[in-house]
Amino acid sequence: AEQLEIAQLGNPILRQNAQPVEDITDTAIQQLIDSLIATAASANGVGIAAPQVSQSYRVFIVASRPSPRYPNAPEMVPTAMINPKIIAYSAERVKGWEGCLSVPGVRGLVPRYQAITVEYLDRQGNLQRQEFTDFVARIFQHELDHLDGMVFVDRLE
Ligand SMILES: O=C(CSC(=O)[C@H](Cc1ccccc1)CC(F)(F)F)c1ccccc1
Ligand SMILES: [Zn+2]
Repeated sequence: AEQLEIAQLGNPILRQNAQPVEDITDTAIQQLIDSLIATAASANGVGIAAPQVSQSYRVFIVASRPSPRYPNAPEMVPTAMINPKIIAYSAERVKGWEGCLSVPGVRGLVPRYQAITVEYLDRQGNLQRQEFTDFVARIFQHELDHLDGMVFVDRLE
């Protein structure tokens, strides 16, 4: 799949509220998912959201993998999450380092819920309900922000 150009902070597309995906079987959506996976892999990211490639749809990829900063992070198959939402979250929030492919060269400490219960449609259209904790929960919240026009620098303490 093709690697797409990543919108940088300042591009208004990053500040829009993305639209829900109506038809998951639409080949344009399936191709977008493949391009998002390829773009995140080539940019060495652990996630990416459709608005970052100028497609204002409610879909993102979570692709956790261990890194020097998160050595205990699970190795995940890059997972497409369509029309995602958080349905429950822990009381406690934890600060952790984040970066963003749309804000190169910047790292910051961001408070995120330590545990979340989420619902999303997978790329086959099956409803998934899962609990995420720690770094995967962090990535999910970071990507969900992108669907709501938020960028992690908006949340720096
Ligand atoms: O791999 C990155 C590069 S930034 C990245 O992968 C973003 C995802 C992300 C990184 C760190 C915490 C939460 C989300 C991708 C974005 F911007 F498209 F969403 C990384 C940065 C800081 C800590 C651990 C890993
Ligand atoms: Zn980001």
